[in-house]
Amino acid sequence: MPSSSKGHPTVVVDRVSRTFKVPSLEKLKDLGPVPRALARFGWRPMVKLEALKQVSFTAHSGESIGVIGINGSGKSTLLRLIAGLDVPTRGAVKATAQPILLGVNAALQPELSGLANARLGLLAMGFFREDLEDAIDLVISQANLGPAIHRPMKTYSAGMGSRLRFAIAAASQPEILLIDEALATGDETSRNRAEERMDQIREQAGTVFLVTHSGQTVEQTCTRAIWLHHGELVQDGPAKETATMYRWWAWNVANGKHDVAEKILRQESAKGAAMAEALAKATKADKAAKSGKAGKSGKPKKAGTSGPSEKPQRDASPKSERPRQGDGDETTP
Ligand SMILES: Nc1ncnc2c1ncn2[C@@H]1O[C@H](COP(=O)(O)OP(=O)(O)OP(=O)(O)O)[C@@H](O)[C@H]1O
Repeated sequence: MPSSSKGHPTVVVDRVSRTFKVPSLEKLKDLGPVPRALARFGWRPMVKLEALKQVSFTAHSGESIGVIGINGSGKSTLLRLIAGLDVPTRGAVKATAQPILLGVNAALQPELSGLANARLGLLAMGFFREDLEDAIDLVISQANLGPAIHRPMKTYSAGMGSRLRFAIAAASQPEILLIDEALATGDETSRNRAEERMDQIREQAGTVFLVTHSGQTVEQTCTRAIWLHHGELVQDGPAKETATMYRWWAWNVANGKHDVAEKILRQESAKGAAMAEALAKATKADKAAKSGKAGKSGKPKKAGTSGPSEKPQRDASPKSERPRQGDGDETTP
């Protein structure tokens, strides 16, 4: 596991909630005869789905943060909010630089060669033409696709495609790199190369977020981990402890020990809630201190982003506290 050397705050997620309205028949039986009749003709009532509920944390330079949790727990939603591709329903996301989101579905052109896609991808990320050739050399060596770099991307395997996407995103030397499952499809050698590159970015005082289902990947490649469950932050702590607890919880679920799993979840959620409360207090105190200063100069500062109509703000001045780790009992792996 890489060692943690925390620097300045780079991303602040402040009491962020994201609610979607989705068509569903789940509550149809509670509705009257008219909606039930309409449903027979294809109409669907809308229900609220809370993808993220009051999630708060602060990321720092030099950290690689694994975001873990079961399917539908809110991991990708969180990354999209940090990238600025979506806005929170409530709360604020702030970042000191534009995060680069790397997803396995990143839009590249299947008809074009890997090399042409690398060129397009780099230009799309804002590279100037004079820097392009050096960056392309970096992509070629990072992707390590050999002659396949000249073949159309539609002929690539999933792992080859993800190697190229990772190489393109990593070439931009981003201050904040967001990776959504990109390492999952790569083979052992490409995973090692990707992990090396992530370490380099982190060491150059960047922040890396890695969404994955694999607790083991988090232990091996991250300094810190955030565990989401049904949109709630269950735990935020050192990668090894958090990922071990997640794996222990998952093992209990898989082996039908639901009472132990439930106890682990409650125990870890309580720690997560205490941490969120501490962060909220610190943020409030920070805002109060700032507005006090602004008041003296007669220019009050606007508070963080809230509501769906506003864009996430891209500045940060956070504080955070960490929870204690648990004592050993049956909820300890
Ligand atoms: N655009 C959307 N519209 C409606 N619901 C959405 C949308 N995006 C996400 N959701 C819902 O939000 C919840 C969280 O989804 P998200 O993709 O963030 O989960 P995840 O943890 O990344 O899942 P996975 O591990 O399966 O990729 C899910 O219930 C999903 O159905």
